[in-house]
Amino acid sequence: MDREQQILALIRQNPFISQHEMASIIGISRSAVAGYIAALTKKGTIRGRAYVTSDENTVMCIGGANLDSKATSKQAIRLASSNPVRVTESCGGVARNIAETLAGLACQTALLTVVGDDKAGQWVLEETRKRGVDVSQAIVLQGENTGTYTALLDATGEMFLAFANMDIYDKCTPALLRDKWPHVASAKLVIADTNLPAETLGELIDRCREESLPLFIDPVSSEKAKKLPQELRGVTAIFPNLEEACQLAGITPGSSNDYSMIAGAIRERGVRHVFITLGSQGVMYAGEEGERLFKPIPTKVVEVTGAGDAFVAGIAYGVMRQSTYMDSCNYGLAASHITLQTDQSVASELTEDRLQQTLLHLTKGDESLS
Ligand SMILES: Nc1ncnc2c1ncn2[C@@H]1O[C@H](COP(=O)(O)OP(=O)(O)OP(=O)(O)O)[C@@H](O)[C@H]1O
Ligand SMILES: O=c1[nH]cc([C@@H]2O[C@H](CO)[C@@H](O)[C@H]2O)c(=O)[nH]1
Repeated sequence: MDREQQILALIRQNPFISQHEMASIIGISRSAVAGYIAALTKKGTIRGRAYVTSDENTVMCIGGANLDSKATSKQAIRLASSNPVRVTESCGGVARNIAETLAGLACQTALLTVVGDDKAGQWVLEETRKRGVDVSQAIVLQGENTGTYTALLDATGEMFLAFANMDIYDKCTPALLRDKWPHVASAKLVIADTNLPAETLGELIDRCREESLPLFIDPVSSEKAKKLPQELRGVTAIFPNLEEACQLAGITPGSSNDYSMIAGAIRERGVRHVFITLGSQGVMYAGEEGERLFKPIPTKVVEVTGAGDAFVAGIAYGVMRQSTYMDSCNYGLAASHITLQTDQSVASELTEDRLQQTLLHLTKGDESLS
């Protein structure tokens, strides 16, 4: 059998097979496989990317799905003391929050994550499914505990301290990613968080680059952002806050407010679009479409948790609707604005209608948004 025949046989056997997998089975480079596929496509033997299935409008979110527990202090927090609080439990996890927000915005969304075989895991998956996310690829791991995030918020809704108990994500290995790759590769956009182990993030970035799959990364925290490889070619967009951005740029957090320089250093690692979220200062965009500081929408903040996740979902919503990255920024700002006005990490009010209405007010210059 010649090479073209070998490739056709592999595609017939597994219509989901990636170029990467074909390359390792046949023992040639991925780019050589791409060359044969291009030739077969030119001849009409392969009709476009006919081996991509009907998932092709899906956003695949990969990473954390946690049980969040948030305690909001009723008065100024006193250390080494018993503080009166109001406690709420909800579904969390950066990748899961983004997936749920996108489903609420009528985007076809799937979640690849791991949970434990405990009540929390069962509840988180069931709730996420009820809110419209395809969780059929999520894995329940026997004997493991579902990830938990426990936050103490001050009386103004700002985070004071949080605990992340997420050892389970060490089980999101490169082997698991390979196993699930057909489902990932058939998505239109992949969004990953850095709850994933370093090796899995590295492999995901390489594969997305090789297969020209758009990939967004949410760094989660400056500590977890350290897991990203130096080489970030293959990352389409990244969404650090200022502390995470400094970490990614290789400078000491707090040592500079030159957002353009910081974003430039991140871009040099190979990222095409950088969004530095700046809390009440808005967002800095720097990327292939230029540079711009976006002012935030004036907001009466109830609680900050999830504002960054909503921003990423807003950008994904815009990009899935073919907007430019700069134009999508307004969707991100509006999604954060709506989320910040609720005590929920994923605002149930964040529907497509509400997002569009908020933007309409914004473009009319209406400052009295609610
Ligand atoms: N006080 C505020 N007023 C108006 N907009 C805000 C405020 N705080 C946050 N935002 C909006 O939300 C976006 C994301 O918030 P932030 O920069 O706090 O992200 P983050 O630190 O990644 O959030 P998290 O990790 O808590 O989800 C900001 O870019 C901004 O548009
Ligand atoms: O290390 C982590 N900390 C916090 C989160 C999640 O962030 C969300 C808020 O942005 C919250 O839901 C929490 O579970 C995570 O996934 N990993």
